[in-house]
Amino acid sequence: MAHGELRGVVALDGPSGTGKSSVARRLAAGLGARYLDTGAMYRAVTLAVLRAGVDPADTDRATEVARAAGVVQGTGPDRSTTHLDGEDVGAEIRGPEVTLAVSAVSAVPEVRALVVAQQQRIIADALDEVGGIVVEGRDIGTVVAPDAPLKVYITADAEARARRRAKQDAASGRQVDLGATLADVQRRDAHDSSRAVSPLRAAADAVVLDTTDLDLPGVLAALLELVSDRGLLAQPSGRVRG
Ligand SMILES: Nc1ncnc2c1ncn2[C@@H]1O[C@H](COP(=O)(O)OP(=O)(O)O)[C@@H](O)[C@H]1O
Ligand SMILES: Nc1ccn([C@H]2C[C@H](O)[C@@H](COP(=O)(O)OP(=O)(O)O)O2)c(=O)n1
Repeated sequence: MAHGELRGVVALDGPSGTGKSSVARRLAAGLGARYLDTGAMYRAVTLAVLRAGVDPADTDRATEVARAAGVVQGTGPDRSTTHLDGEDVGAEIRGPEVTLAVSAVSAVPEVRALVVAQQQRIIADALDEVGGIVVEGRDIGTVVAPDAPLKVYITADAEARARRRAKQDAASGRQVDLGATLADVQRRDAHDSSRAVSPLRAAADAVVLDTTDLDLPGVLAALLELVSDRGLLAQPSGRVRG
């Protein structure tokens, strides 16, 4: 694909199963940029909370665990890694226990403050090092990177998203029940959209992209056009990229 290097931050927000991770990763890889999966960081903190035997509803203790947790999120688009206290937890954070608890943990304001600060440091480092980063999550355009020169809010019907997620879980060898997957998608949509702090919503200046009837290459093409139209592509600099 690609035709230049990304300059600046592309913020991709939206609910579960809209294709954020898939397209963010491909976009970053094609444009010589870094990629940040912010949901993975909330999932890693959630795993730490569960491992500590702390009830996610106990916000003080959950915050203590979050403060002590050594979460390291890699930003390589080809292999985005998540470590918790030195252990690779990339697979475990996608499991049902974490998925069930992550909305509650990520609704705790003090937890969000810690994680957002870390995300902003990662973004600043990426801009220094390679000049561009694609960041995906729920509050990137509204809170984490409000000055991003391109914000896209990706949507799709809940049924389409549940079908995609079920297919993905089946491919990873997990037991799949489409009804349960749809219920989980709807439960997290409701929880993430209604929380008091940084609820899931489109930034006022975001472009809304409905992917219900688009395949992945179609979504990617739409994003590339937006990046190009915003003037965020530079000619390859030839500098060494980390
Ligand atoms: N437009 C699309 N068409 C078909 N499948 C898609 C589309 N977008 C995403 N998928 C698939 O849906 C699943 C969830 O996508 P993912 O990128 O993880 O979504 P998100 O990060 O928004 O939760 C993946 O298996 C992905 O390949
Ligand atoms: N920037 C973000 C990213 C994720 N979250 C929360 C809300 C989500 O339900 C969980 C998990 O996010 P993740 O992107 O991994 O979830 P899905 O891949 O869409 O299932 O984290 C958040 O509150 N803010």
